[in-house]
Amino acid sequence: MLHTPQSPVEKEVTSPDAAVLSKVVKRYTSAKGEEFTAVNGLDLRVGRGEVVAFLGPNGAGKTTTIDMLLGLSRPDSGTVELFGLPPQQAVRAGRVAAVLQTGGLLPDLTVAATVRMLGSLHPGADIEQVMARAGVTALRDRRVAECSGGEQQRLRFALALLSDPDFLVLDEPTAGMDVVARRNFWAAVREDAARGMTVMFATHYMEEADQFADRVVLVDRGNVVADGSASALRASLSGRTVSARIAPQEAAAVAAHPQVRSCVPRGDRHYFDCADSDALLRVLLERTSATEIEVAPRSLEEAFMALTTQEGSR
Ligand SMILES: Nc1ncnc2c1ncn2[C@@H]1O[C@H](COP(=O)(O)OP(=O)(O)OP(=O)(O)O)[C@@H](O)[C@H]1O
Repeated sequence: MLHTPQSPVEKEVTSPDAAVLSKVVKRYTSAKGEEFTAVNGLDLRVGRGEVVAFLGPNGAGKTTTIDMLLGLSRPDSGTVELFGLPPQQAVRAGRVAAVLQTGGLLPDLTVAATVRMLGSLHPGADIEQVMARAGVTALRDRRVAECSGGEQQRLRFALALLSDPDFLVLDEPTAGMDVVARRNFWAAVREDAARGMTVMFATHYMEEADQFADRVVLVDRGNVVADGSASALRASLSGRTVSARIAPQEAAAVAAHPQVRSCVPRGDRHYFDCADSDALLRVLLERTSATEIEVAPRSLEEAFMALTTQEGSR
């Protein structure tokens, strides 16, 4: 048999990356026949062993990208590779597993029975070890229907570990969990990441990205708008937020000032993101009737808001 240099096995061995997405485009057609571009030429490389947060507002294209990464849908153009293989092949080989937002659990089974049942599809899987890694051992005799949302997500995490994957993809795994459940969930994931597993998770929460990821990839309108460590991202977006109680017409005039990068109304205040807070303070004091003015270092949340603030609707 001819041995071609581009055979999948050889590529897999030499590929240094867990995932490579190149110029990926995905369009949807609405019921009215209108085309909408959900992912718009996205380029992304995820190295082995990285823990990457895929962060973006609603509708940014996170789930669409993850579906393509898992081989659940195909890009209209561009390419997706996992360990140098087409996604479906990598998934079939058990290299990749996912924790998705919903589905996949039978309410009347116990936690242990669920893991055993799906474990039977993975010869050699260590059921007890998988339950311990996902932190569900204490829940073993509880029916799925009686588990909280956070406990069900940990069970999904256990199921994802059955194939002993090299790459774990999580789509908003902690949506709806309280702070404690979220912390416990991430402690379990981080333990696996420490063993060298590559992890990519989609989230809306900047704080979650900051705490649990080595790298934050910020997406908006189907494209990457920032990429780096949370601290590098914060530094590159350094600046201050000036907030005040101010009339909307005056806020709009201030927002047009060249120093202002964005202006977001929240509650009864307007938040101006700016490079030079002193200049902005002068404008507010001298040219408006703003009151209760505050200056604060910009949080990551605000950096995120500033980068993804939608200018006009799509
Ligand atoms: N099957 C579909 N048909 C038409 N449009 C779709 C379809 N799936 C997603 N979209 C649209 O594509 C865009 C991207 O959706 P996607 O679910 O990937 O975003 P997301 O970043 O995961 O958002 P969220 O954080 O709300 O889950 C959205 O505007 C969405 O309405």
